[in-house]
Amino acid sequence: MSVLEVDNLTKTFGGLVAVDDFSLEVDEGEIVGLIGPNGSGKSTVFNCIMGLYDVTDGEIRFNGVDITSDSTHQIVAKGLSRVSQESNPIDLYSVSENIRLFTLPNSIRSLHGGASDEEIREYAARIDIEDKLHEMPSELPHADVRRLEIAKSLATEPELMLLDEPFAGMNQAEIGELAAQIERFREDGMTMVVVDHNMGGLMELVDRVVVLNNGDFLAAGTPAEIAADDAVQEAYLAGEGLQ
Ligand SMILES: Nc1ncnc2c1ncn2[C@@H]1O[C@H](COP(=O)(O)OP(=O)(O)OP(=O)(O)O)[C@@H](O)[C@H]1O
Repeated sequence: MSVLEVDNLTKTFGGLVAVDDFSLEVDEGEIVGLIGPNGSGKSTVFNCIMGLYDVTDGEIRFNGVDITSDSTHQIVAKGLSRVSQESNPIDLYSVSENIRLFTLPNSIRSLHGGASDEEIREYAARIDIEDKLHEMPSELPHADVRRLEIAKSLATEPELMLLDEPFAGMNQAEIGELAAQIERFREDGMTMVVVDHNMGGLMELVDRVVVLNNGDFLAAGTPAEIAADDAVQEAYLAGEGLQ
């Protein structure tokens, strides 16, 4: 069954059509890659799904329920979460406190000041930063700051996670580690959509790839099919190239 259905999504900014009649279905337990040259509309699709942008046209359903007009808070409460391409930890708070903040929207927990220390440790352990809980974000190397962003997202207990450029700025070893951690989330029952420009890391990880170009659906297939697709190669050659 489809966990996420994006039907004929259109998003305009004034005269600019950022996403043009785009559809996407994601099945339970899948890891889908959403790729496309710079400015093709990938982050806009994520922002529409998360209720951060008003949708111009189309419908978005999560587990069969229309969430198109829901607020971000309602969408997160239903089990969707996004790891943004920018890291924005609160520098005055420790890693642990940053994660705890994301457990607060849950009304039962908020009465008790968020998740317990043990629960925070478990979220951090899922992304291997449990030994960094007492550090400040500014003391962390880049890869751990990105892992903290993922831990914050895990703390909302998502069923479906949207990851926007998780591999950006990471070296090959860090990309391999993160891909293995993301694979573990799937084993724990999570469904994911991943946007990234690092084709090596992404193509190894995903089951299926959907390609956007100028806000339009261009192609879909297995990583091998997409790597060999002439239209995809052409779209990328106009930009940064498909590596
Ligand atoms: N808030 C906004 N206001 C106006 N235009 C926007 C806004 N957000 C995105 N756009 C425009 O929509 C188009 C798609 O942008 P988007 O960021 O979704 O692309 P992307 O595929 O995620 O790009 P990248 O890979 O560079 O992150 C671009 O032309 C961008 O300038």
